[in-house]
Formats: sequence, structure tokens, C-alpha cells
Amino acid sequence: MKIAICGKGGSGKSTLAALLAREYARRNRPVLVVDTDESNLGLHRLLGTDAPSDLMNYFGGKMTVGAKIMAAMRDKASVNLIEGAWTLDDLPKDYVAEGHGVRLVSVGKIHDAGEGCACPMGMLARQFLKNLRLGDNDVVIADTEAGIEHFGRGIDQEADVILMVLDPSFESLRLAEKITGMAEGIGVPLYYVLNKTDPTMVARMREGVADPSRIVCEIPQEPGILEAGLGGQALTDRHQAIGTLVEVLERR
Ligand SMILES: Nc1ncnc2c1ncn2[C@@H]1O[C@H](COP(=O)(O)OP(=O)(O)OP(=O)(O)O)[C@@H](O)[C@H]1O
Repeated sequence: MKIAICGKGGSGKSTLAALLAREYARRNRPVLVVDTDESNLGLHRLLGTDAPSDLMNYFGGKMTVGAKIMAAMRDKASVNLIEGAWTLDDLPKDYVAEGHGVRLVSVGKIHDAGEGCACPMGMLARQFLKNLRLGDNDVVIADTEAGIEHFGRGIDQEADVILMVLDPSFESLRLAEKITGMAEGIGVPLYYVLNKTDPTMVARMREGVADPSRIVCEIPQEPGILEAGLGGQALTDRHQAIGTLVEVLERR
């Protein structure tokens, strides 16, 4: 199963990706987290792994990939960055970080001011997800960048299911309307995960959200999660809400 995680900035996408990956690993499922957010620097810490090298470098680097895209656009041709299908065991080992039963690949980061746009990362992320061939037990979790650009890049189209993280904010509720329409447009099932909640907030979010029937999980505001985020530490604790979420995803 390929799961894309989206939501507004700071809503808890990386936190959910890490908690979910850990939970699947505890259940002995092969798990790959794909970091498609070119700005996020801390996902590996939440997973307790080293930072992987940018997968972009395996394909010759951002300049090379960018030039291929430009040439293809000029020739009105399609861009094929990856030949054939990859399984989780085909991943180039030097570009995979591993820890606690979870593998992590990072498509690429913006490293320097003025280095150009992130379009090559978007193209590679989509093709990488598309070309992954999964076994029945395999789980791929793609952490996306904040907002909706990844929908424009076609990344969500490669997912079997999209989880949108909503924190208690007006912006999350409004973004849910937009994302719900986009997910319907590409025909990928979308579920909402309410995060950083307390009982009062949950009630208000249920009233304000675009389609409450899509809510499948509520993760409370937890000091342990906040502390791990501040200290750059791995999220090791088990959370009942995440166990429930996995079961909902399995029953789909
Ligand atoms: N349930 C929670 N309880 C307490 N703190 C939380 C919870 N979920 C997330 N946080 C905290 O909220 C902050 C943002 O979380 P996170 O980095 O996962 O968000 P994000 O959506 O991935 O952010 P970005 O848009 O920058 O990639 C972090 O400090 C994290 O520790």
C-alpha cells in the first residue's frame, strides 16, 4: 500500500509519517518512508535513522535531472528518469537509511540559496513512487511538503490512499475543502487525521471540517511528541490512535 501524507505547514505530517512507520514496523511489515519534502530537515531524526543521501544524486544530481526535463519539454517528449520497476529490495543501498525496522529515502533537499526551483525533485518523487512495485505486505509512506503543490506535481496520484493531517486551525479546515476536491478529482481515497486535539477541539473540528465522515483518527496534543520534536529525538512510544488508524487502513 502506498500512503501519501499531506496537510498544512506544521500540522504534523512528519510526526504522523514517523508514528505510522513505527507502528507498521512493529507489526513486521516492510516499511519505506519516502521524504518528498525538499525543505524538511528532521524526518530522519523522528525515525531514529541517519540522514540518507539525496536520491537525486543517484540520478546524476539536480542539474542533470533538470537538464533532462528541459530537453524533454523542448522535444515535447516524456521524461523517463527511472527505467523499469523497483521493489523495496532493489533500492540503491547507499541512498537508504535504516533504523528500527524502517527504511527512509529522501528524494532531495534544497541545500543552497539560489540553487533553483524544486521541479526536478517533484518529477523524481512522482516517478519513484510510480515505479515502486510492492509486495502484498509492503507499506510506503510518502511525506509531502506543506500545502497543495504536490497535487500539481502528480505525487498523490501515485498513492493508494491519502491521509490529510488537520491541526486545530481555520487554515486546516479550509485546506481540507481544497484537498478533498483535488483527491476526488484524481480518484484517490482521502481520510482526515485530526492532530494536536483535545475533546473540545475535536468537537469543533468535526463541526467545521468539509466531510466529517472522512475522519479516521484523532491524535491528542501530547507533551512527549512535542518534546521529541524539539529535541530531534526518535518517536518511540506506541500510540493507541495510530494502532487504530492502521486497522482502519487495513480494512479498507
Ligand atoms: N500530537 C502532537 N502533540 C504535540 N505536538 C505535536 C503533535 N503533532 C505534532 N506536534 C509538533 O508540532 C510540530 C510540527 O510537527 P511536524 O514537523 O510533524 O509537522 P509538519 O506538518 O511535518 O511540518 P512541515 O510543514 O514544516 O513539514 C512539531 O514541533 C511536532 O513535535
